[in-house]
Amino acid sequence: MLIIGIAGGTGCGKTTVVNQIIDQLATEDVAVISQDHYYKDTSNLTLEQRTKINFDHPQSIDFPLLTQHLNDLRNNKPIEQPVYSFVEHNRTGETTTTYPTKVMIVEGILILTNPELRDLFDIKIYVHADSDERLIRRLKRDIAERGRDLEEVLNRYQTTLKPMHQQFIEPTKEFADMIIPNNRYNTVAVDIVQSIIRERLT
Ligand SMILES: Nc1ncnc2c1ncn2[C@@H]1O[C@H](COP(=O)(O)OP(=O)(O)O)[C@@H](O)[C@H]1O
Ligand SMILES: O=c1ccn([C@@H]2O[C@H](COP(=O)(O)O)[C@@H](O)[C@H]2O)c(=O)[nH]1
Repeated sequence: MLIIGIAGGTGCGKTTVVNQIIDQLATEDVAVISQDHYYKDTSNLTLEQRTKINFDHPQSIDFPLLTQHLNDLRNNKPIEQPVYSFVEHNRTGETTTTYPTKVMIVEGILILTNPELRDLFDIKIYVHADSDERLIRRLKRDIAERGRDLEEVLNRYQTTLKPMHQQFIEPTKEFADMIIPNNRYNTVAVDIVQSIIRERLT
C-alpha cells in the first residue's frame, strides 16, 4: 500500500486537491481518510463546552486510533472510520467501513505533527496558501457549510487558528517531500501526484 499524507493550514485547499487527484483517476484503488473524522470523542461535554475546544491543537486528535487504523489497513484489515459532525463538534456515533486499497491518502491540518503517524507516510505533501487567502476561504466555507457566522469565524481565527497554525502546522512544512503552492488552482502539481499514483496502480 502506498500511503500519501497531505497537510497544510485550514483553507489551504487540501480537500480540494485530494478531490482533484481522485476524481480524475476514477478508480476504486485509491481511498481517502480525513483527520477531521479523528477528533477525540467528547460526548461527556455539553455542546457549549465543546464549542470552546481548541480544535487546532494536536491534543484534540485521537492519533492512536488514526495510527492503528492505518496500520490495520496496511495489514489488509478493513476499519470503521468514525463519522464527525462539525455542527455538533463531535462524533455522530456512526462509522464508515473503509477497505484496504492500493493507495491511501490521509489529509488533515495536523497529520505531520505526530511522529508515529508521520512515519507511516511514504510521501508527505504540504499544501501552501497565504494566510489571508486561507482566512477568506475558511470564512466563506464555514458560513456556507458548517453553520458558523462571521463573528465566530473571525474570533476563532484570531484567538486560536492563527497562533496554532504558527506554532504547530506551519513548522511541519519541513517534513514535506513536496510543497504545493495553492493560492491559485495548481493543475500541474495535481498531475504530478496523479502520475505517482498511476505508476503504483499499474
Ligand atoms: N486554489 C483555490 N483557489 C480558490 N479557492 C479554493 C482553492 N482551493 C480551495 N478553494 C476553496 O477554498 C475552500 C476551502 O478549501 P478546502 O479544500 O476545503 O480546504 P482545506 O481542506 O485545506 O481546509 C473551499 O470552498 C474551496 O472550494
Ligand atoms: O468540531 C470542529 C472540529 C474542527 N473544526 C475546525 O476544522 C478545521 C480543520 O478542518 P479543515 O477542513 O482542514 O479546515 C480546524 O481549523 C478546526 O478549527 C471546527 O471548526 N469544529
